[in-house]
Amino acid sequence: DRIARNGLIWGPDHWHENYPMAKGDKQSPIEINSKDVQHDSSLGPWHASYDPGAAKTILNNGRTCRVVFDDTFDRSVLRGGPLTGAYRLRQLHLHWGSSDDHGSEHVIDGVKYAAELHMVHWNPKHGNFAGALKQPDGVAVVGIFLKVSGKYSRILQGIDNIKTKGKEAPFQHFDPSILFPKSRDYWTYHGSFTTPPCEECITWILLREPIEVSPDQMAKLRSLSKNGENEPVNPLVDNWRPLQPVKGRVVRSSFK
Ligand SMILES: C[C@H](CNC(=O)c1ccc(S(N)(=O)=O)cc1)Cn1ccc2ccccc21
Ligand SMILES: [Zn+2]
Repeated sequence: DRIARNGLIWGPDHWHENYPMAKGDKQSPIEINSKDVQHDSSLGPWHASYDPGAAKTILNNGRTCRVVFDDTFDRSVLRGGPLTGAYRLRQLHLHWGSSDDHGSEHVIDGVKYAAELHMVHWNPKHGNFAGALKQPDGVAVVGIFLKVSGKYSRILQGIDNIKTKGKEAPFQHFDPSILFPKSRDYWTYHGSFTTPPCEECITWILLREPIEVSPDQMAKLRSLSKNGENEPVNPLVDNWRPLQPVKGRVVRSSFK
């Protein structure tokens, strides 16, 4: 029944049996081929104004490492770019591989990054997150690619005390905008959650410039476990969804 219950036990090819959206026409992630990208000069810059006090906890839910924010009012918001109105930051999480040569969900001109960080925001005009995920303009996710180099980033610092599934720890006074790369250049397209229920409610904003993390930060990420504390060790790696069909969608860029 575990297998039947949440579909996540089985691989992504079975998700559609419980979540029909998984076979939709606007699924994520996709490969971005620069030759097919259309520059759209009407795409302005995006702006994030985040309150460090909105950060609450960091947790391991057995499928990713997630930082949760207070989204009960317009405290940490994203606006501009392809978006209309202010979207509230709800959580951020990551997808990564078992080695540095893969791990990202989106692929850029054949390049897979070691990891991909997602900052998930929702449109308060839809009342709450549950309502927003039923709308095509309900959710906006900023995707940031991670490549391994000598640098260090704080996000992964809190990882030490959430090793196993279900572990949660305070993660406060954290401004996620420190994670943004220098350049604001982005690609944008309409897609879906990359995990069940795979709702097609996401305006994706993928930053062109990757950020750098150190090898030991990646090792820390890969030291997380899918299992609970007293269960057999099952490393939490390769939590990325395979590429989905583009189905005629056009990816636009804010840059030439
Ligand atoms: C979808 C929700 C759980 N999933 C997500 O929030 C989510 C967010 C971002 C991504 S990604 N990797 O595309 O950035 C994937 C999944 C569960 N859920 C379902 C109904 C619902 C109602 C209220 C609250 C949570 C609810
Ligand atoms: Zn994600």
